[in-house]
Amino acid sequence: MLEQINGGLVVSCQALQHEPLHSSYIMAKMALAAKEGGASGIRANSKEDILAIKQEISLPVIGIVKRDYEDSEVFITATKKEVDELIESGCEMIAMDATLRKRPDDLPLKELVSYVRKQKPNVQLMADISSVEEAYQAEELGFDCVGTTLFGYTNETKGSKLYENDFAFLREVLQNVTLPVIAEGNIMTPEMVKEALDAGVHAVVVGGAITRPQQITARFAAETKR
Ligand SMILES: CC(=O)N[C@H](C=O)[C@@H](O)[C@H](O)[C@H](O)COP(=O)(O)O
Repeated sequence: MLEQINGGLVVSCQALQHEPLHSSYIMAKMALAAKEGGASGIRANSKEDILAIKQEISLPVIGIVKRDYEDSEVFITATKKEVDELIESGCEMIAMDATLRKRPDDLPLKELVSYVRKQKPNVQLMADISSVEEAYQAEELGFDCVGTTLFGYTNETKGSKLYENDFAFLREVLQNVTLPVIAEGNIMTPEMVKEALDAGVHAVVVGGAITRPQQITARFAAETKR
């Protein structure tokens, strides 16, 4: 998958249960629209959505399963259960929370990585990180790439946006790891995509700015007088 998305755009097609577009049918159509628009890959949540997307188009998919656990803040592909579902979905790459936070049942990240490698050696692995230290750890554990997905979404980074200070965090990650780096999170415009690619990332993932109409509408509505 990494080869197929090199230098390209991955469109994240996700709508959780509480969102207006929550539906595997709609996510498959979103993915088709993304393909027609020139996306090189898709990022999607849940086995059901990924299966629907795979029926609609043949682009490679980064799969995740978001699920909340009481004993942990980790919610992106947290345990072996989510990995099993993703393997069944046929996605080409599995992304998982690779922060230093405690996982459900204290499962070590290393164990989850070995589990994927054993079950499905040809599926690639993306580490969703929020700090440079986590990027190092991902490299050490043998991930295939790192994504900046969780920068701004942990207690330590809450409120930060990836594009701030001329993509300072992204540039720091790029300087410190040799793994391909994927820019993901709060990329709002085509200009930001170009800037991230010029900085040296392998690919860019854009979600809400393309596939969450409620977010897009809010940005326009914020400029009105009502
Ligand atoms: C933090 C978290 O849960 N991120 C999720 C990860 O898959 C998605 O909700 C995001 O839409 C995705 O990362 C793309 O980011 P943005 O939608 O900002 O372009």
